[in-house]
Amino acid sequence: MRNNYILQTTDLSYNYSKNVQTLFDINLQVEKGSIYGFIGPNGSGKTTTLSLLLGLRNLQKGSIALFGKELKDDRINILKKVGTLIESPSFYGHLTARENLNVYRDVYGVDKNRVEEVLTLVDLSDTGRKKARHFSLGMKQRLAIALALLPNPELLILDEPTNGLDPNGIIELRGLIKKLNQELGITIIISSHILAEVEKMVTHIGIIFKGKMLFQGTLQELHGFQQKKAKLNLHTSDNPEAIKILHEYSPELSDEIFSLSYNSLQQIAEINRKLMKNNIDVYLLQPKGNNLEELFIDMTTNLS
Ligand SMILES: Nc1ncnc2c1ncn2[C@@H]1O[C@H](COP(=O)(O)OP(=O)(O)OP(=O)(O)O)[C@@H](O)[C@H]1O
Repeated sequence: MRNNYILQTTDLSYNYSKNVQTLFDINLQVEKGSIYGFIGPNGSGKTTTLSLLLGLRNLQKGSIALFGKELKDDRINILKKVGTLIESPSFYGHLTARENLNVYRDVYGVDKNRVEEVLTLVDLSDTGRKKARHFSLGMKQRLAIALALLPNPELLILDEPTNGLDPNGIIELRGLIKKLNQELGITIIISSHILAEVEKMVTHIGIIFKGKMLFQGTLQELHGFQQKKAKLNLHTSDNPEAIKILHEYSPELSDEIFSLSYNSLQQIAEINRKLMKNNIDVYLLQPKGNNLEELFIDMTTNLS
């Protein structure tokens, strides 16, 4: 295993029943120090994968290495270094944030100072007597993260932590995740079915669809990939002639407009120049919005 992967799976497959396979040869590679967005629509296999990583489900096929060691060889010690928030957060509604953390203090064998430290980290140190059941969803998520942080983990695995949060809650969570990563060096895996919610906080992305990985790489690589697939819509005074002139861009005609692929802004300018040189008036020259969401739809519709 390469040393810079804090987590690596090899050909991880899983099925809940004989006839239906849920995961197909998942090869996750999570670099130490990264924030890894694990993205896929509902039912694509994110929670199943994360449960396997945490030893909550039995390994059927493939292998999982964490911190350079096979999970099956030293599960208990390995998982001591992993903080998790998977499915609904587990804390006591009738207790305050501090009281909740104190309950877990003994379990993890950490001292009182650590409770104060994590309360400050997640910005819940001023919640006083307020009971957890009266917290907003964002505060509840932060309390759950505080619990996960108590034993000082090197890796934090968060399953859909943005679910149900309002835009402010998402911004707060994003700030917290970046802080934990940048200031404390914690590697973070965060799953989501909404690309736009994690795009601004991650360094790496893995896209899973119907149990198969469609893409894995840095955010930059993904954007490069998007660029390659970027489309430009055009409408001109003479579309058939324009299509001939621009044949090298593989234009496709649909109704009034035609579209073609491009991969740099310079190419847009060049296309415009070519048309002008041939006395063709350009009525519309519109790069199609190309965010992760569209790439994702693109990738998934091609496979469904
Ligand atoms: N306990 C289970 N028994 C049988 N099938 C299951 C079980 N849990 C999940 N599945 C199925 O496995 C597939 C993957 O589910 P999984 O929960 O891993 O996806 P997900 O990407 O986390 O989606 P979601 O965001 O909806 O939780 C789905 O088809 C789901 O119906």
